[in-house]
Amino acid sequence: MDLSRETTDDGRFRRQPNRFTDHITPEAGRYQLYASLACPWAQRALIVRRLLGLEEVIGVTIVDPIRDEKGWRFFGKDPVTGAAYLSELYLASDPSFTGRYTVPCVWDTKANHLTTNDYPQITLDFETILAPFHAQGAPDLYPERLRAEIDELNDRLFHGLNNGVYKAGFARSQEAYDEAVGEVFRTLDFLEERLGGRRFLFGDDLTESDVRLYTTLARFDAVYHSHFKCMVRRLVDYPRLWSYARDLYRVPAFRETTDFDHIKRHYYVTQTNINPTGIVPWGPDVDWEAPPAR
Ligand SMILES: N[C@@H](CCC(=O)N[C@@H](CS)C(=O)NCC(=O)O)C(=O)O
Repeated sequence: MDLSRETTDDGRFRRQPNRFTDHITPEAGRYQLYASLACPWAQRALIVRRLLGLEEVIGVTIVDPIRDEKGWRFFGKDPVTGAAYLSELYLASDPSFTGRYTVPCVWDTKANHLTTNDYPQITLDFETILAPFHAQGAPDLYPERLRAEIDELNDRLFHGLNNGVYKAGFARSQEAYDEAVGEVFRTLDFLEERLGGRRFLFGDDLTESDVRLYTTLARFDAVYHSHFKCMVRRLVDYPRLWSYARDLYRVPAFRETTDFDHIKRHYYVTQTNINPTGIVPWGPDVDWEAPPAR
């Protein structure tokens, strides 16, 4: 995995900008979401699609968790575009694109090009632009009265934790690693405190922030703890966060999009810059089915 263009001179990981940043339009059946079950950014979109009952509105293609030198590939051919690799969609949309071909991304089946790979915006668009198609009784994950606070918390989650684990794992200097890993555990400590006396990050109602936190927590002990060297504490060492993660795991939208086999094989086999042997470790032996503490 070549991250040289995303590594600063002092060894810090700086994520590439998103190439496609258009918004979807409120049309059922027009768009196809491309996602990996291994990827935390993509799982967010899968969770939100399912929570909002958008399965008939937005189609999904899941990629093979093992990427090769040509990037993400499909299981056989993508039924929507006939492509074998995700790169074909990127290059059809922008032949001069030279960055990493990333999931999640959304393909416009009418215009035959990628609309967006802007991962933080994809879920917000599902929540707002696709509101006319939400299932009856679907949660309001991005309520207007809380948007400023949700955005603020999401920013902290991103820098400290969601991307923080990547900054630790992809660091190429001790200093860059120290800075990132410190922030990861300060953020987890802050979240453990915040969950005192509340079920979700904003109280009784599930929001976009919970989706964003969950996908990092689900990967924490299996991957980030060892592979990304975030080993000061495990998720299971945080009583509230661990109970909260299991509480979310009981919801089908979360559980059915959480695939520990895809997660482990993707990170340990594909990221040979960190794990050159490609060996997938056993464990951890933790019980995600255990009832949450109440
Ligand atoms: N689009 C973002 C975030 C999404 C992202 O990093 N997705 C990863 C999987 S978790 C990916 O698709 N990586 C492809 C690659 O590195 O070639 C980015 O460009 O960094």
